[in-house]
Amino acid sequence: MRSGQNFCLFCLFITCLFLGFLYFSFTSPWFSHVLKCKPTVEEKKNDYTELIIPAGISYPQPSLSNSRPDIATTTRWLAPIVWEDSFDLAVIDNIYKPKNITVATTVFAVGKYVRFLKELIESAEQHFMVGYRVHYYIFTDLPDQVPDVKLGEGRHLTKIKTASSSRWQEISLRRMEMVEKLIEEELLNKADYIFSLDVDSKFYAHWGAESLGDLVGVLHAWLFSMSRHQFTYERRPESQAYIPIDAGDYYYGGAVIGGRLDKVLKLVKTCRMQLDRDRANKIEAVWQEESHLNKYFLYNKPTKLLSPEYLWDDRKEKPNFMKVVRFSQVVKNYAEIRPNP
Ligand SMILES: CC(=O)N[C@H]1[C@@H](OP(=O)(O)OP(=O)(O)OC[C@H]2O[C@@H](n3ccc(=O)[nH]c3=O)[C@H](O)[C@@H]2O)O[C@H](CO)[C@H](O)[C@@H]1O
Ligand SMILES: [Mn+2]
Repeated sequence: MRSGQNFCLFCLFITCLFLGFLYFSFTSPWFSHVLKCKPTVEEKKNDYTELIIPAGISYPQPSLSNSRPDIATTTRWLAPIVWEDSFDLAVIDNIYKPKNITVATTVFAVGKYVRFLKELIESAEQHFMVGYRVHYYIFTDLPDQVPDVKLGEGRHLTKIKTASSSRWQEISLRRMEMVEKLIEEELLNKADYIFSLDVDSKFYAHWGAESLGDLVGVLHAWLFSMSRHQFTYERRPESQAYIPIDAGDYYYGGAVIGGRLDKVLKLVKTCRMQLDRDRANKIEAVWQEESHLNKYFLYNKPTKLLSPEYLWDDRKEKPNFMKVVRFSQVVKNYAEIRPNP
C-alpha cells in the first residue's frame, strides 16, 4: 500500500518536472537558446557589429592610397560609397558568410508590372547575394502570373496578395506602409537585412555583401553629377518632404532601400507617417515616396551609400567612372504600362 503511494508521488513529481521543463523551454530565452543552439537577439547584435574574419585567410595588403582617385569613395560623414575596386570581396565574404545571414528582398509587381518579374528574379539568381540566404517577398495583385523561376539553394519566394490602384503614384508610395507591415508582422525574427527593389530592373553583374550596412541608400544615376539646387527634391514648404534649396547631400533613388531590419523599419515608418500627413493636407510630394526618402536621408544619414553601379538606367550612356553596371532600370513604355499618366 505504502509503496503504491510512493510510486504515485514519484510519478506526480516526474510529471511536474516534465511540465516545468516544457514551460521553461517555451518561455525562457535561455532555455530555448540552449536547446536550439540559436543566438539570442543580444548575441546577434554583437555578431553584426563585430567584423570577425577567420584566421588563415590570405589576401593582398590594403593600399595606403585611394584605389579610386577618380571618384569620391566616402561621404563627409565618413560613410563608404561603394564603387568597383573600392573593396576586397574575399575579405568581405570571409567576414559575412560565417554570420549565416538572411536577406529579405521586397519587390512590388502590380498590374502590368508583373511582366518585369521574370527577368528580375532570373538575373537576381545569377548575381544578387549569391551564396547568401535570400527570401523574396513579391507583392502583387496577380499572384497567378508570378513566374516559376528555379531558385538556388537557401533561396525562397513568398507571394503576398496586394490591392491594385488606378494611380501608379499610389502603388509606388504605398510600398512604404506595406514594407513597414511586413517587417513588423513577419520579418523581425526571420531576416537580418532587407532590400526593397523596383521591379522594372535587371541585374547585370555581381551585387553582394559589400552592399550590406545599417542603413543603405543608392545614388540616383540621372542626378548623380548635378548640384544640389538642381536636385528634384520637394520644394513646397507645405509638404513634409520639403528640402530648402541650399540643403542636401545627394539625390537618392527610390528604387533601392536597404539595411538592417530595425533601421529600415524606422525609415519606412517615418516616411509612411509623413506621407499620411501630406495626404491629410491634400498634397503629394513631387516624386512621391522618393521625395520623403530624400528628406529622411538628409537628417538620418545612411551609413553606406551604393554608387550608381547599383542603380543604373539602360537608357543612359556609361561615363568612364562607371566600370560596371550591376543593377539597372530596363527601358519601358510608360504610357503603355502605367494605369494612368
Ligand atoms: C530609378 C528610381 O529611383 N525610380 C523611382 C522613380 O520612378 P520610376 O519611373 O522608376 O517608377 P516606377 O514606374 O518604376 O514605379 C516604382 C515601382 O512601383 C511598382 N509599380 C508601379 C506602378 C505600377 O503600375 N505597378 C507597380 O508595381 C513597381 O515595383 C515599380 O518598380 O520614382 C518613383 C516614385 O515616383 C519611385 O521612387 C521609383 O523607385
Ligand atoms: Mn522603376
